[in-house]
Amino acid sequence: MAVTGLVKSYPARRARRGRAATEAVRATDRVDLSIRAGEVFGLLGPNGAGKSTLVRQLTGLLRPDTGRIEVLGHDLVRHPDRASRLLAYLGQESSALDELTVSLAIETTARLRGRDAEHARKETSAVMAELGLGSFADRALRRLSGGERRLACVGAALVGDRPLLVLDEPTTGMDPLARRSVWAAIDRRRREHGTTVLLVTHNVLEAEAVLDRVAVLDRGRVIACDTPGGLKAVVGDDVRLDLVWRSEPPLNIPEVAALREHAQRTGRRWTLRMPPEEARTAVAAVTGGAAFAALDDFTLATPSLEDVYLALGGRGEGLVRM
Ligand SMILES: Nc1ncnc2c1ncn2[C@@H]1O[C@H](COP(=O)(O)OP(=O)(O)OP(=O)(O)O)[C@@H](O)[C@H]1O
Repeated sequence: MAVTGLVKSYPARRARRGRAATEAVRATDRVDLSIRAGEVFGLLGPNGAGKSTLVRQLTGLLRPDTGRIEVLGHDLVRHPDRASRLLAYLGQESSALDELTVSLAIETTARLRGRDAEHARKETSAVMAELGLGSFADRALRRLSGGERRLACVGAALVGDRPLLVLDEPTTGMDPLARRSVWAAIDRRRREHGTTVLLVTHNVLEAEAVLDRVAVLDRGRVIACDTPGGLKAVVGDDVRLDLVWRSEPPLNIPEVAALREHAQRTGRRWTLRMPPEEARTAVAAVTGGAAFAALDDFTLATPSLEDVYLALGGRGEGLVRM
């Protein structure tokens, strides 16, 4: 899949009937992306960066001002109607199938994607088992909790064997168990079916395990694009040390007082970023002596995609490596 020079602007609006005026925004600003077949590709970026606007153009739901979108040899700007045959899209909004039961919603989706009745039924029960949806099978989507409904919508996105899955925040509102089943299902589609997946997510830490490459979007522009490993090189070798104190940190201990200077403090938690050698000394200091009694928990971690994401903070020019 290739995107070239994609631009989409939302026009300015004058204030009207209690609605505030909005300025014109260039939500996608000359975006170029090339996603390989069979790749799980992540789109990261802060709120309002343009991620949803970008994927809605890729799915034929929103017409770009200019630019090209090519999916499996099809020009989706010229033929947006072809998108529904090539890809399954899970948007942020709730589904149009809200009145149906979970099993009927998934089965209907499979039928709409061309499965015969028997195949659709089989595929529905397989996906429901895979995602742990069995106990909700006969409940209407609109009577489920937010996380449960989201999981059912993921189920619907997975049937019909579309070669491209476009998933916008698939795990929103889900508990850890449900999230895990979604990541596993995505990984399985890639491994067993060679499915290409475009994933928008804020759940950077969890998604990292399934992502082959990542683009970071900021104010409509791609400011970085690389493998998770390549992006992590941006933050260097620094490791992250998290210290959680039971109550007040023992500042009378000189080593603790020294760490306080560099710590980012959130409630009882101190977060420090430092070279591995310094981190080892710091861990020895807080776990060896009197400080240990005051410590509730600690973790030492190598850089994650989340660290990259935070470190980029809009200063990522020149990091794009396709
Ligand atoms: N229908 C619309 N009309 C006008 N402006 C819009 C519209 N939809 C989005 N925008 C603006 O376009 C920009 C990009 O929005 P978009 O929803 O694509 O961001 P996002 O990266 O998906 O954010 P989030 O992480 O919060 O979902 C934002 O500045 C947003 O305010």
